[in-house]
Amino acid sequence: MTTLAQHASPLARFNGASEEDAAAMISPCVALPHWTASLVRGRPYASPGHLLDEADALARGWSLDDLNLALSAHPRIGEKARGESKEAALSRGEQAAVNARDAALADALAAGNAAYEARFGRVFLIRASGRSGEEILSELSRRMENDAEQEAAEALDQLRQITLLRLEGALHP
Ligand SMILES: NC(=O)NC1=NC(=O)NC1=O
Repeated sequence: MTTLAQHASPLARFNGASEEDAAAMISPCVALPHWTASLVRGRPYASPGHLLDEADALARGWSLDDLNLALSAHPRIGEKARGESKEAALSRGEQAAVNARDAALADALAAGNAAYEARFGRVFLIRASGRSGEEILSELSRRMENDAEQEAAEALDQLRQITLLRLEGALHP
C-alpha cells in the first residue's frame, strides 16, 4: 500500500520533508550549501514557481567566491563527469550533445579549456544543456575576449542558469 507521501508532488515532498531530506533534494543543483539552506528555510512554497523565483533571486546575489566554490562540482566541458553522484549524472546529461566522438572538436575544447583557465584562473563554465559542442566552442572563443569583470559576470550567470535548470528538473521530473 503506497502512502500519500509517495503520490505527493516533488514540491509537496520538498515542503514536508525534514530539513536534511529537503536539502538532499536540491543540493545537487549547485555545490553552495548556503543557497540550499536558505531555500530549505524558506519552506513551505506555495508553488514550484515561488520556489524557482526565490532560487533565482538568491542566485543573482552570488559572488566570485561562490563561483569558485561551485566549480568544484562542475567537470570541464568535454570531460565526461566520472562517478555515481547525482551531480556527475546531471553533468553527463547536460553535456550529452557535446559530441565526444568528434576528436577534432574534443581537442579544440580541451585546448580552449586550457587557454581559458590560463587567462581567468578557473574552469570555463557554460550552461551546456541544449548546446552543441560547436556552439560551446564558439561561446568559449567569444568569452575569451571578455575582461575579468565581464567574464566573472557571464560565468556567474551560466552557473545560475545551470542551477535553475537542475531545480526545474527536480520539481518536474
Ligand atoms: N564546465 C562546465 O561548463 N560544466 C558543466 N556545464 C553544464 O551545463 N553542466 C556541467 O557540468
